[in-house]
Amino acid sequence: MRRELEVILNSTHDGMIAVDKKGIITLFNKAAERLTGIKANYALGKPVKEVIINTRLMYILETGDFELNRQQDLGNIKIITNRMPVKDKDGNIIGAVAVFRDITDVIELAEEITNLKEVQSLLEAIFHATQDAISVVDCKGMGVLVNPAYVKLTGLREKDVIGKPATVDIAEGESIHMKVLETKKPVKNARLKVGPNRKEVIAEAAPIMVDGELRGSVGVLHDVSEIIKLTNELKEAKEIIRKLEAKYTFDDIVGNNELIRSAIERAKKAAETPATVILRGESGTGKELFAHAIHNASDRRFGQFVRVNCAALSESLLESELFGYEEGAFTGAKKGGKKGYFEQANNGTIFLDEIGEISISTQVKLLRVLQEREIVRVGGTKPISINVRIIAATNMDLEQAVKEGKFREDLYYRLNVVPINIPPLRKRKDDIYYLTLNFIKKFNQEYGRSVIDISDIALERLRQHDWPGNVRELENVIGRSIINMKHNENIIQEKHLPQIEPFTSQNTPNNDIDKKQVENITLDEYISKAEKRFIEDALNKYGYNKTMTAKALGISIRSLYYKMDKYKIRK
Ligand SMILES: Nc1ncnc2c1ncn2[C@@H]1O[C@H](COP(=O)(O)OP(=O)(O)OP(=O)(O)O)[C@@H](O)[C@H]1O
Repeated sequence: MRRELEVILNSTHDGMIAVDKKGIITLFNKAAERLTGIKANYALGKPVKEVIINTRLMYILETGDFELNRQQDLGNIKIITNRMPVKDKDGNIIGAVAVFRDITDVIELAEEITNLKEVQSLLEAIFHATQDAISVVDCKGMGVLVNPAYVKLTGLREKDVIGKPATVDIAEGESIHMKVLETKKPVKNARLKVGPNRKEVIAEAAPIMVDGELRGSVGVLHDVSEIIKLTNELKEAKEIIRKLEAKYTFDDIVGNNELIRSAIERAKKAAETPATVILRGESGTGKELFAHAIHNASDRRFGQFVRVNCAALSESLLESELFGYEEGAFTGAKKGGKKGYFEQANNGTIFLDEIGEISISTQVKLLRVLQEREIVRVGGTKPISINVRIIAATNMDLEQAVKEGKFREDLYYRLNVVPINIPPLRKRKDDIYYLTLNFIKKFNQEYGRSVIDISDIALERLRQHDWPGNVRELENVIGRSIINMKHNENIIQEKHLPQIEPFTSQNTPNNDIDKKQVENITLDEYISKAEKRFIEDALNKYGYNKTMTAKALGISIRSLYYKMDKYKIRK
């Protein structure tokens, strides 16, 4: 039996040391040797306090107390020890025993678990607090986890997604989780619409790899609907500001072609004088840009720049807007009267766009301003002196209009002091590349893109086009091309260009008006819808050249402006 006990004592992992009542070591098993680094041969028969420093067995012998689960360091390891007295049948202490075990691994494990728990809580906090919507799917593409931001953004609840295929949240576009699972590669900047509210998002996803094995995919959705809304609002605000101030200078006029360079030189010279300038050129050639630049280079640059589109206002409205009116001048006139554009532009510049469109009666009044440098408000008699530089612009053949008696000859000569001809784009196709680069830069800023160039083939396509809408049309084409590009593409290719061919019978406006809607709208609404579409298509066809569009539609340019305003068609 003693032999068996010895085997047990030496095969256990627990270290065991026993002493007699004098503290002499009587048992020192193999595990005790291993844990303390002391040989049993050395220890046995010696007083325990000589063999092991700080032993508490002597204390146990003295007090007869038990000490259970005491943790302590033993060299580099951590042990847990139970110590107890050995008593004879009468209760006398005849020795003491210490049983101890190495718990270093257990403690390290416990620490690791604590650390892991901390990391997990940290990750959970981030997962719950982040504004970005996160969703996780397993390797089969089944939803396993979504955060509150995801629920808020998509309008889907956890139960709509967890355990369901990754495609369940997609309203428009492809599931990027599935793409990640197929390719094991991250996907970035995918534009999608998600959830029942079809929220516009930019999505990215990455594979979850554990030890080289695909375990699933984690996706993040960024809500861009707000950004899109704000961008549109910003665009509108910019448009309003553009109307209120002259923001362009000569540095903004792009062009190396001889014709445009000579126009710029002429305009620069004119800017130094107070002379009336008339800008002649087709729609979209940059007349307004020139008007701004002249104002900004003149000594009136700190005065107001007021732009008036003479074709966009009816005859009576144009007069009261230009010259202002006195109280009671007409029904609906404001109390106290109102200052007109000429008065607002005092000491600054007035830009009279589409001057060829004004009526003979307004021409007479304008002539008076040019001759006398004074205006009389509508309904008033008192002349008011004004100091305004006039820049006029037209697309019309004014000489012909004079011949036909539609434009007063004396006014023509008054306006035609410094005529500046701005060439159409088709006569300066060598500028297309520079203008394209300029618009790429502009749209990169507006859309947050990083497009760098246009391919030779695409540029050639642009060179072949006739550009009825001139630079404005080119600007639109570049803007639409960039919208057609994926986020990882940075060169405009032929495939990105929108349709710029002349119209064909296949895309004749109107034949694709949604028939389904007929049931839900009135005849008036249907006609308005059709009219809007028809005008938009014609404007597109002529690159937003209003004169050509109005002619093609068989309406006056004023009527075109009126309808564009009515249907909120961009100018
Ligand atoms: N040379 C140029 N360099 C850079 N941008 C230009 C140039 N010419 C025109 N643009 C741009 O083209 C667009 C149309 O120009 P603008 O409004 O000045 O033309 P416009 O001749 O006044 O047209 P409309 O007669 O239809 O009013 C603007 O966005 C303008 O910034």
